Amino acid sequence: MNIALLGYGRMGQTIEKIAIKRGHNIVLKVDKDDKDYDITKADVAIDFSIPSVAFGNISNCLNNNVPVVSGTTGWLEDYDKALSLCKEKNGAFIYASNFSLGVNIFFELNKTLAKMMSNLGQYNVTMEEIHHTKKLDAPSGTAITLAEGVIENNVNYDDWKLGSDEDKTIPIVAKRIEDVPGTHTVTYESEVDSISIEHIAHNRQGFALGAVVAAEWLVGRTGVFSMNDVLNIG
Ligand SMILES: NC(=O)C1=CN([C@@H]2O[C@H](COP(=O)(O)OP(=O)(O)OC[C@H]3O[C@@H](n4cnc5c(N)ncnc54)[C@H](O)[C@@H]3O)[C@@H](O)[C@H]2O)C=CC1
Ligand SMILES: O=C(O)C1=N[C@H](C(=O)O)C[C@H](O)C1
Repeated sequence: MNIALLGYGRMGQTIEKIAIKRGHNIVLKVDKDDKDYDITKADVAIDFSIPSVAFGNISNCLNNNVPVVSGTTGWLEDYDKALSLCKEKNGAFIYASNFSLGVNIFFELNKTLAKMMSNLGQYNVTMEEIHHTKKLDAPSGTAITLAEGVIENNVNYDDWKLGSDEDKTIPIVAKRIEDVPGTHTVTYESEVDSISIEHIAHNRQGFALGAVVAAEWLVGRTGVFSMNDVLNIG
């Protein structure tokens, strides 16, 4: 497959290595100063850029009939517009806040635990995410997906907020510590005990492999998909 990388930072470079190992060609590497490029050279584009440009990158792919995988977080105010454009152009699009297999299993565990806790009002949920100091957005996209998983499955919550202590609102704490690839913890606390589930990424390999697998899966399909479709879980 001929792959375009939109964003050639930490993730773009990790994806490049894995894609080449899996027999793909990187035909385009686009970073912040690249303006006039021909996206149609690619069979599929993988966008790991920055929040302020992600929607523009995704639209450019969809407008040019190039399937697009996006892992960029922090741009979701435009997600519905991306869905509409994908439908209008009969294109192919996957966004995931986290492409790793481990986190996608963790998302399912989180939903199951949220359901079990729904009738147990004595437990309060909190979430913590820890990332490297270069991260631009907070809370992480993964923490937002985890919070949405609780809200969908637990009647005690209908919103999330950074650091909040409000009724029916999941408080999310975001910590920034040098070089941490990504740690997410969901904790239920009562007066008598605590239950936590946690995912710790040791490096970026899992995210990158998941994004390449998603790109391989997406080519030849049309529609808007999630990692549950790719991994056949959930
Ligand atoms: N969904 C997932 O599994 C994962 C998502 N991420 C997200 O992916 C994004 C990228 O993460 P990193 O690679 O660590 O960041 P990074 O900062 O290392 O790389 C982003 C790159 O995008 C470039 N860029 C700026 N403007 C651009 C433009 N107009 N077009 C293309 N590239 C442009 C920057 O110059 C930079 O090189 C972040 O939003 C992060 O939260 C990160 C890891 C996993
Ligand atoms: O910025 C990162 O590094 C990461 N971002 C994603 C997120 O916001 O959830 C995924 C992963 O945790 C790494």
